[in-house]
Amino acid sequence: MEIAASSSQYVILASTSPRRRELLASLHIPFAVIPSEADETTPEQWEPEQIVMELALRKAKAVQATLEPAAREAVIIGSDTIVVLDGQVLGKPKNEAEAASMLRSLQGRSHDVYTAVACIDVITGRTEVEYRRTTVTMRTVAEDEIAAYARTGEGLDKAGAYAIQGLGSIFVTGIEGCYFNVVGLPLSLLSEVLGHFGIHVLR
Ligand SMILES: Cc1cn([C@H]2C[C@H](O)[C@@H](COP(=O)(O)OP(=O)(O)OP(=O)(O)O)O2)c(=O)[nH]c1=O
Repeated sequence: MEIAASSSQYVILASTSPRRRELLASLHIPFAVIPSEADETTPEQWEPEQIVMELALRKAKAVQATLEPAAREAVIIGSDTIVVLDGQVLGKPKNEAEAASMLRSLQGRSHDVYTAVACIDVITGRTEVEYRRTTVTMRTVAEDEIAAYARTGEGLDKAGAYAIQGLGSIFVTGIEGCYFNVVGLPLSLLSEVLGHFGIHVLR
C-alpha cells in the first residue's frame, strides 16, 4: 500500500510484544523494534492509569538510555497494558493455575483494560504519555472451558490471562471503547500522539 508517514523521523517501538509490533505495522509507518527491559513494579496504592502511564514511560526511557548520544532523530514508543477488576490489577499470570484463577474471576462480568502509550523525541526530549480505558464484558464460562482455555497457554503472556484477538474471543460478549487498546496498542490514540511529534499517518 502506498501510504507512508510524511516525517523523516525514525520511529522505534520499545517492546517485546509481537502484538504491538503487528499493530504498529498496520499503520504503514517505517519503524524499528528495540526490546525494552524496565522494572515493572509500582507502589500498591497507585491508580491504574498512573501505573500504565509510568510503565509505558519507563519502557520508552529504558530504550532511550541504550541509544548512542548521536542517535539520529527518533521518536520512541513505549506501551503498557493492565486488566483491572474491582480495583485489583491483573497482570500476566505466572502459570496455568494462575491463568485459570484469573479467568474464573473475570467470567460472567465486566472489567477494565488500561493501556498507555508514551512517546519520547530523542533529540528534543519532548515527552507525551496518554492512556485509554476499555470495558470488556465476558459471558459465564464453565469450569471445564476455563481449564481447557488455560491449558492452551494462549493467556500466559497476556494481562488478565486471555487474548481477545484469539480463542479468548469466544468469552467476550461486548466491549466499550477501543478494541486495539485491549490487544495492547490503542491505534487511534497512538496516531493522535504521533501527530504531535510531526508523524502523520495519512498526510
Ligand atoms: C487483555 C489482553 C492483553 N494482551 C496483551 C497485550 C500486552 O502484550 C500484554 C500485557 O503485557 P505488557 O506488560 O503491557 O506488555 P508485554 O510485556 O507483552 O510487552 P512489552 O515488551 O511492550 O512490555 O497483554 C493481549 O494481547 N490481548 C488481550 O486481550
